[in-house]
Amino acid sequence: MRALSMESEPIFQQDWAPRAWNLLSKLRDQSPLVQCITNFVSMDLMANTLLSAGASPAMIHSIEEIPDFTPHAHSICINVGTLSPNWLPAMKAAAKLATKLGKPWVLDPVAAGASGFRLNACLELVGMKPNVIRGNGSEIIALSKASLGVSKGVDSSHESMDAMEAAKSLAKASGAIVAVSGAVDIITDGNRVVGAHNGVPMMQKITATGCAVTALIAAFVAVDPLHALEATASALSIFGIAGELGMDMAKGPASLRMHLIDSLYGIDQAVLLSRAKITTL
Ligand SMILES: Nc1ncnc2c1ncn2[C@@H]1O[C@H](COP(=O)(O)OP(=O)(O)O)[C@@H](O)[C@H]1O
Ligand SMILES: Cc1ncsc1CCOP(=O)(O)O
Ligand SMILES: [Mg+2]
Repeated sequence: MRALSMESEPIFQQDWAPRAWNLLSKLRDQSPLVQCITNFVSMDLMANTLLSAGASPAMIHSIEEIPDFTPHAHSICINVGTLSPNWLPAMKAAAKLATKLGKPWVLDPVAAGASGFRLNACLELVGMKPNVIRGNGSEIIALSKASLGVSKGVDSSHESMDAMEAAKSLAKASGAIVAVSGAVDIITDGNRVVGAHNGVPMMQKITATGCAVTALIAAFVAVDPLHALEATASALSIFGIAGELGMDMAKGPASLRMHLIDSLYGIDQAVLLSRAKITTL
């Protein structure tokens, strides 16, 4: 068995970058419509990230519009960042309809461990079968343990690697692909674990980069819904590459934000193939 896995691993690793390029090309060709029910802080960066990648964002969150609009979306991104009781029914309605229609949807459990209301809302949404859950280390640990955390709020007090076991157990329990962002982004279905090693630390100094990459994951899953783990790893690696390219031109967080968006728009095959770092962990 060991000989088999040692033989197959390099082939698996070599496949990642071309696969990520193939998915980005598909995304640019198909321009999937991504419905985003997201927090006020993230709306601008999220929409611009989706547009620069080639997708079509729509920040449509009113419960009255879900029956008409959600069936047209190719995927849905649900983010609880600025949660209040009157938003939760729309999130649940969109999640329920997406699941019924077989449309992929992705959950961002922002600050899941910050309050009982937020944690319970996230747990209810997890029970509604998201295809992917993407959070930072502290969020995935809180969700996996279903307990409030010693939390800084929306920022993580944990490294992504600290959340490895939590991510695996959440993936097994929920049936979702679970992604933990950080210096190394971890992506797991509960058995396979993949690491995306792109990105720069300064990305943490721009608000809503986590929210934006979750929406990017939704766009990638829209073009390859049957391979959500591969789509998620590709999105995280490509967003990280955009951060790396952007950092070469940036003077600080504000200019990185601008250059990251420009770089995501301009990523070509040669750059992606030479920079993507996705490995089995
Ligand atoms: N130390 C780091 N080095 C490189 N990239 C990072 C680092 N920390 C976060 N990132 C990247 O920044 C983006 C946002 O991640 P993160 O800050 O963990 O999310 P959140 O904003 O939800 O807390 C992700 O694309 C992630 O890969
Ligand atoms: C600052 C803040 N407060 C509520 S939501 C939000 C944005 C969080 O964005 P991210 O999770 O990407 O850091
Ligand atoms: Mg976040």
